[in-house]
Amino acid sequence: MAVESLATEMDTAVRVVHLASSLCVKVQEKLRLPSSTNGGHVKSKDDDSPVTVADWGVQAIVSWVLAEVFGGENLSIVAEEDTESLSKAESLGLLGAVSNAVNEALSEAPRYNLPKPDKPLGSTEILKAIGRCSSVGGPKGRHWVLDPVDGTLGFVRGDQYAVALALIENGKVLLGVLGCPNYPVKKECLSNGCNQTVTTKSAAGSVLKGCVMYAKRGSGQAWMQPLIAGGIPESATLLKVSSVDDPALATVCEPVERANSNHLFTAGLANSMGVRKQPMRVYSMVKYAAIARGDAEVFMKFAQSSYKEKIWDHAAGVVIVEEAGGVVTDAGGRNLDFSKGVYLEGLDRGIIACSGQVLHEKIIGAVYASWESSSL
Ligand SMILES: Nc1ncnc2c1ncn2[C@@H]1O[C@H](COP(=O)(O)OS(=O)(=O)O)[C@@H](OP(=O)(O)O)[C@H]1O
Ligand SMILES: [Mg+2]
Ligand SMILES: [Mg+2]
Ligand SMILES: [Mg+2]
Repeated sequence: MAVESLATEMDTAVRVVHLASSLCVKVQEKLRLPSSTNGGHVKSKDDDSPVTVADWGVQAIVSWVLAEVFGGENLSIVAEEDTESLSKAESLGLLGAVSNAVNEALSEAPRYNLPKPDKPLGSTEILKAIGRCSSVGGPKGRHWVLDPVDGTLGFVRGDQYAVALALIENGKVLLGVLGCPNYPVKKECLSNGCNQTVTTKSAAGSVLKGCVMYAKRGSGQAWMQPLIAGGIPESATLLKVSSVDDPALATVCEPVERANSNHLFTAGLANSMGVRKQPMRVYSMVKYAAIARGDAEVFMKFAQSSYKEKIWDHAAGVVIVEEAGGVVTDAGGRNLDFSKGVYLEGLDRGIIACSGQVLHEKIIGAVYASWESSSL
């Protein structure tokens, strides 16, 4: 597949992630209201992880827009959410809140140069759009891969999260787009909890945070646009990974939750290779964004061995980091395999994203040296 022929795909993906990010910003603002007035925007899934109006709302608008632009018939979308709990009789209020958020966002679609429905979408159409994303991917053909809200825990806590959309063809990630609505201008504000106090203002008075990053496989370029209210900015800046290759100067980022990555093991690894700084703990694929933008040099995630990583948690971030000049592999040094369906099958222990080869080789070496003595 020639990269040049992806112009419509890339353009549509970037535009819809801008639109989806604007939906998220509005829902996250509502979540900060007292619980009696937020309309029950947060639910628990069977595994106790949260899901919100924004997760379903983003999945609905991305699915609806992709079907409008590329036709619904042969469209394959692999995405995180389903309609099971949203379709239950007791979820009418929740479905209404999703419907309001979706229709409010889609009414703005022309400002993003995207199609808009003739009339507001009804509940059935919204459930259909969400439900259409039940593809399981695989080694052949084209599959869009969507994490409507990655880092939902960060999202409900008023912190970092990302909207992640990628396109896979024959098992290879062709393009990736990451919407990071709370990504601060200053990297110091990325760490857990700091975001809520980001008050840096531009001369015009808007808060200096929020961006959309994107990259096409093989282009050797990754781009960043600021998130602006009600549309798409005209400019984009090139992203470049950090040139730091001395572990003593490197910043390592990792998931906030211990349940999602073994903090003790990664601390041991970092220590053994001479990292001095405290780890930067950040929710969501914003960790990939931080590597691509040069705000951190290493991202490591070592989940429990019983956990299988999903493709939507990594596809967009991997291509953006690689095109910005970085390296992403599993802990055995192999590329992540997006060809096996919903899961990153065959993943060797953990994920390691680095700004460059030098740090990457040191970490892989440290994993080999310390794995036997770890309890993973
Ligand atoms: N047990 C376990 N181990 C590892 N990973 C898990 C686990 N459970 C869930 N997930 C997936 O992790 C996604 C969030 O990853 P983060 O890096 O953002 O983690 S953290 O919230 O900062 O701790 C999260 O993505 P979202 O559900 O989109 O938020 C999950 O897909
Ligand atoms: Mg996720
Ligand atoms: Mg998610
Ligand atoms: Mg989730």
